Amino acid sequence: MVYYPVMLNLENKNCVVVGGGKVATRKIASLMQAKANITVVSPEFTKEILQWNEANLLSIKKKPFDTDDVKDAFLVVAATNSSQINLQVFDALNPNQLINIVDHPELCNFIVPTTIHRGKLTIAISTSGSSPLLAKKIKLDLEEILDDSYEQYLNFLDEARKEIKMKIIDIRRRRELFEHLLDPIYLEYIRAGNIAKCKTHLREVIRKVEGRLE
Ligand SMILES: C[C@@]1(CC(=O)O)c2cc3[nH]c(cc4nc(cc5[nH]c(cc(n2)[C@H]1CCC(=O)O)[C@@](C)(CC(=O)O)[C@@H]5CCC(=O)O)C(CC(=O)O)=C4CCC(=O)O)c(CCC(=O)O)c3CC(=O)O
Ligand SMILES: NC(=O)C1=CN([C@@H]2O[C@H](COP(=O)(O)OP(=O)(O)OC[C@H]3O[C@@H](n4cnc5c(N)ncnc54)[C@H](O)[C@@H]3O)[C@@H](O)[C@H]2O)C=CC1
Repeated sequence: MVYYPVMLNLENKNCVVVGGGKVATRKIASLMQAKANITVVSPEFTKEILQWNEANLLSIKKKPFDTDDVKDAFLVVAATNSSQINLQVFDALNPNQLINIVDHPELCNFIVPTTIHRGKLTIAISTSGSSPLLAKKIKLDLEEILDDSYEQYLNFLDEARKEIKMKIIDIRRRRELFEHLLDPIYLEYIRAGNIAKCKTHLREVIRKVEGRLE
């Protein structure tokens, strides 16, 4: 299977998770991070799901699955421990709905990668279903390299890029500055807790590039 990776915007989109066990809880946690509008359908729930419900972070329907539960869903995860119920969920959907069935990768039109989040930086790792544990191991290895300073680094790059787009019209000079932003000096300043130095250094470089005659 060859997959096409995308970054979905699920904010306020109706997402239904069928099943309320361990695997459902993990899939829900990532849907919550994406600010989806989540409904969980299951006769039983883990204590995390019940707590999230109490905190109004999702809604629950305490009952076995039936076809109507997924009628208006943009995205559906079938995560019960019954293969037969998971297949019933699949049968209830139309081909334009996004579906992940946790025990039938071949029927899914999307699978879930493991992810690293560092503020605006997202890294998704998939083995196309061959070894979810290898995906998890690679994630743990990469997390060591991509320390927490990347969150601030990405915020700086985001602002810096906007500033350059505003100040520099010439497309070649812009490109030159975008490339300059990858100079490791910025990450070093951030790691040293000196974000102010990043800003002054960038301003100096922008001034030089702006003032240059060509
Ligand atoms: C195809 C896919 C569909 C999907 O679920 O989207 C799928 C399918 C299956 N997983 C199974 C088992 C396990 N899955 C995990 C863990 C994760 N599984 C995840 C994703 C995916 N799993 C998709 C492909 C991912 C890829 O492309 O690599 C992660 C990355 C993301 C997430 O779940 O949020 C998350 C790691 C998150 C993290 O912690 O970083 C563990 C380990 C653990 O639980 O710690 C085990 C036990 C060890 C083992 O079996 O290998 C089984 C057999 C079930 C059985 O035996 O009955 C199937 C079904 C099958 O293979 O047929
Ligand atoms: N894709 C993945 O990442 C993984 C998938 N799996 C698969 O996921 C399945 C579920 O695993 P767990 O969450 O550990 O099981 P679990 O036993 O913790 O949870 C099962 C849940 O399904 C609910 N359920 C049962 N019948 C239902 C119905 N008719 N309607 C709605 N909900 C119903 C139960 O109330 C329970 O909340 C396993 O059978 C396994 O094949 C397991 C590990 C990882």
